[in-house]
Amino acid sequence: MLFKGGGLPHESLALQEKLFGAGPDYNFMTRIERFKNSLVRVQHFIRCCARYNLHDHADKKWFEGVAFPNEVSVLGPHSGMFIPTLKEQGSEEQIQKWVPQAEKHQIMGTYIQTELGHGTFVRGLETTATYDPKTEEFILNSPTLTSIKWWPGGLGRTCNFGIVMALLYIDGKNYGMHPFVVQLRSLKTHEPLPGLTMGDIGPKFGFDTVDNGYLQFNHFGIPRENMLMKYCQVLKNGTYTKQTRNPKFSYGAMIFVRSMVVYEVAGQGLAKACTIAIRYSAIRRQSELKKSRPEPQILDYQTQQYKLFPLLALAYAVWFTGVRMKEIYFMVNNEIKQGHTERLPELHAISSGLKAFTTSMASWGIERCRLACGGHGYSAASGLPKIYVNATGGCTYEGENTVMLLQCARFLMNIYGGVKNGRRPSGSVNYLGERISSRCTLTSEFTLKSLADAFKHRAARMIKEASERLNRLQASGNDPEDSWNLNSVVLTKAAEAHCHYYMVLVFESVVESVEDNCVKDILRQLCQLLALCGIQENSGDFIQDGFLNNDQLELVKQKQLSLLSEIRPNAVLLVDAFEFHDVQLGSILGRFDGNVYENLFKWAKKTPLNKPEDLIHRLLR
Ligand SMILES: CCCCCCCCCCCCC/C=C/C(=O)SCCNC(=O)CCNC(=O)[C@H](O)C(C)(C)COP(=O)(O)OP(=O)(O)OC[C@H]1O[C@@H](n2cnc3c(N)ncnc32)[C@H](O)[C@@H]1OP(=O)(O)O
Ligand SMILES: Cc1cc2nc3c(=O)[nH]c(=O)nc-3n(C[C@H](O)[C@H](O)[C@H](O)COP(=O)(O)OP(=O)(O)OC[C@H]3O[C@@H](n4cnc5c(N)ncnc54)[C@H](O)[C@@H]3O)c2cc1C
Repeated sequence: MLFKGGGLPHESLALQEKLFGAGPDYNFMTRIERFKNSLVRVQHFIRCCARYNLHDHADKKWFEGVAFPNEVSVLGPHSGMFIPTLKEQGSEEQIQKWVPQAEKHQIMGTYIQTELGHGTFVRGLETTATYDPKTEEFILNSPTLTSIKWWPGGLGRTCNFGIVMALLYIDGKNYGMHPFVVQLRSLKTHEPLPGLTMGDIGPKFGFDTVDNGYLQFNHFGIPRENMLMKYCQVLKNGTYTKQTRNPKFSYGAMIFVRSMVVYEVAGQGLAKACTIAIRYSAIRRQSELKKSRPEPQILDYQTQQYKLFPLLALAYAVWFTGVRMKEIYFMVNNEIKQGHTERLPELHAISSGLKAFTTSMASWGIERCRLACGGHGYSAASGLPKIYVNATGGCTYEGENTVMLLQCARFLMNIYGGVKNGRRPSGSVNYLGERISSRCTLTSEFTLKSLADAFKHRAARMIKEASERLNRLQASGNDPEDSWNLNSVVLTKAAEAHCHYYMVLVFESVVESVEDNCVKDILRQLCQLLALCGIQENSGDFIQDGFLNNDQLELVKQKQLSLLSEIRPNAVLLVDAFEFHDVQLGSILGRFDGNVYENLFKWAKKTPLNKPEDLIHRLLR
């Protein structure tokens, strides 16, 4: 119950739906079958929402976790981007017009921003929306090959609406990127409307159940009322007005999804992979530890614990950080709604940084879980390949991770520059205003405070050095842009150090808040392990300025190893505590009942290659 709280009733309801738990095995389907099967589940999900009166977004999420295990459905872009953008960027009238239809799934939408030629560089997008005061329409056009919209989820076959990001032109003047609500397909025939060329972009690394698509506009007219007008308006006569608000408000949908991805994608993905690998390691027996004794569970090998327990600690850390990220998003977004925009830059920085840091760590961790399962980990029956290909997409979508770290670094450089000029930082960066201690106080007790302080020191030092290096590059004659580029590796590392510190701090605060002493002790061990592994893996960062000495590093190593043995008796319980149902794991290796071998054998017998098939038979005869 540490994790799920009030969500369980909805999850149990979803588990009662036969269509979700049973049905054909995903691994034996072709891409088209996977897509069709997902659509069937989407329709059933929509019926369930009506039947069980599921309106609240969080309630639906619990349901979705069972209906679409380890995959994104076309509902992802619809409920994660289309509806939030309508709500955040639409005027009251526009919200009244479209949101109820979208929430009842009478229209299905997606978020259409990326183009063939540009994804990262939003200011480089080329699709135009030219206002014609005579017809009171915006004419959408794709002027070049590279301006064809490319990637939006659900665009290929499913969605009949989309929010298109396009450059607004009035009277020959470019007003920059704006969001437009565009009907794409007939509500009767589902055919693309005239003036639109669209389809699916083809098979991908993962995301098989989503029809990521392309869209080319050929002078396609939409009513003036379809520009989302909360922050900017175009009047009938073509007059452009805007509130004196931050132009980056039109990037709001991206901040929202980045904030959610930390928990929904990185936290969940890694926790599932750890559940599979640790449960399996308790079932699998191999080799000899002692002569003439039964083969041990592979989880008893110290090297196996060394592979998996730091990932377990990381899974807990990312999970808690994801929950905190969501809370911060909703808090700051409320402030923004009330006109207080002061914390928007920090929200942008921390959501960009954590999205990048946690999805990269989770992808790496899921792959290590697979390796830790040996041969059976390589089989699709482990469930790990599906978890990996979907989670690793999070390193790219919603802002490629390096680019996101650089956005975070940009904020850190601004703040550090301000501190040098006497400003006091606050929130997640308040430590940049503190004096950095030059020696580490770490002792063999390894209190969580002393560990967090070590990460604070590392982040503060790396940010300071990145800033000083940037200044030196400029002072030696490089222009600001070249200096930035020549310093960008250092900048990304500083941003990672900041995010790492943030994650350790969140974990520490969760441990401190737990009242049950037994749970607290176990979580403390995990938090210590997370921090100690972070120190060891990045030891250069901690010894470079003499902060940590060799004796302390030796203590770190010793404590890390002793924690492995301390965590071992609770390891399976710690993954059970995530409370993933077998349906959500989709893994034979990670089954709750541990009945791995019998089910692997049954599963292999069902594989389509074992069915009589004429051509294969003739070729082999
Ligand atoms: C419902 C639950 C949700 C479920 C979640 C689960 C997810 C599962 C579903 C997943 C489905 C996948 C869906 C995927 C969708 C997509 O991928 S949509 C497309 C996303 N595209 C991107 O993310 C593009 C990335 N690029 C950018 O964001 C920007 O172009 C950029 C890199 C940030 C640069 O922008 P630019 O305008 O050039 O800015 P700069 O010149 O660099 O900076 C200017 C200042 O603006 C500040 N800033 C930038 N962005 C923001 C922002 N979003 N908000 C606030 N402020 C911002 C920046 O910090 C600069 O500030 P100063 O330093 O003060 O000048
Ligand atoms: C599964 C999936 C789903 C998606 N869904 C949607 C969707 O629903 N709607 C939508 O509009 N888009 C969607 N996208 C597109 C996605 O948002 C973009 O692919 C993403 O933002 C990355 O942009 P890019 O492809 O232009 O990468 P690129 O920018 O071309 O990245 C390539 C390399 O260039 C580097 N690079 C680029 N710019 C810089 C820089 N300034 N500094 C340093 N390095 C740089 C990157 O770090 C990277 O290593 C989706 C993508 C995927 C994979």
